[in-house]
Amino acid sequence: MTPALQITGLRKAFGATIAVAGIDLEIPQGSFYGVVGPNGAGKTTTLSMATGLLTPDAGVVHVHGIDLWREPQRAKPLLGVLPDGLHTFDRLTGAELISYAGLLRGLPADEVRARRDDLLAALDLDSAGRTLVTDYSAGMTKKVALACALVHAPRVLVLDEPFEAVDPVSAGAIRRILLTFVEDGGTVVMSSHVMALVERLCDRVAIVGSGRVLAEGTLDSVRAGQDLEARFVELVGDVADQRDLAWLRRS
Ligand SMILES: Nc1ncnc2c1ncn2[C@@H]1O[C@H](COP(=O)(O)OP(=O)(O)OP(=O)(O)O)[C@@H](O)[C@H]1O
Repeated sequence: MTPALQITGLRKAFGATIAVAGIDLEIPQGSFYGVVGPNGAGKTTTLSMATGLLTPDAGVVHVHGIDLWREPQRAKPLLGVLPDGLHTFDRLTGAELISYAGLLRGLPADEVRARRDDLLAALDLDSAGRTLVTDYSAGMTKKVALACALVHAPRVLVLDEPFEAVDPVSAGAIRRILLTFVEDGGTVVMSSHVMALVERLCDRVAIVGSGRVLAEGTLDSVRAGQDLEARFVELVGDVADQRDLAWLRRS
């Protein structure tokens, strides 16, 4: 079966900083795929290039077999993207923002209205639907951005830290939405720093460090008999300088 997302030889440098040093990933259809790695490992840069948001220096990305950078108009409708560090149209209300995303994707207006109302209810944003996004909390902004990623019913969801700043009740709702999406044959790729969450949700995982894939495969093969956090630290290395902050102590 054609992979949902195939990333081959992706590279990106920002001046002298090599953010992504050659990443290959094959993400099967129907998988719930976790991308983990330390701060600055290159996760966001990789996901941005894999979704058409950032031009790679080198490499190829295929979405369901379609070359994303050669045929973006065919590939992008298959993607639902929750980018990191959202810059959104925050002078719209949540309801307007979801409608805008749906109309931009070419959905008919009545369908957009119905989906918008479903998404606001499913993500517990009903009462916030008429509030400007600029007045949202961080978690509410994350949820409305997720609604925008879902509104056109994509085949592949690429989510950069979708649970960051989200309360436990909303996190439960998002988990259910994503698990149902995968059960129905969709593919989720998400980055996260919460290893327990990745272990709970993902069937495959990649550990990325210094712009490279350090380990990749099924959750069990990557864990190699340990828990994911221990394996992560083993591969990535602990903080080198365990300096004692003696001045922080009161006694
Ligand atoms: N626009 C940019 N300009 C310059 N350097 C950048 C830019 N974006 C990312 N970098 C650098 O590229 C490297 C990878 O950053 P990236 O944001 O991809 O890491 P990450 O794994 O997503 O980190 P985090 O877990 O902290 O979100 C870092 O060294 C970062 O400083």
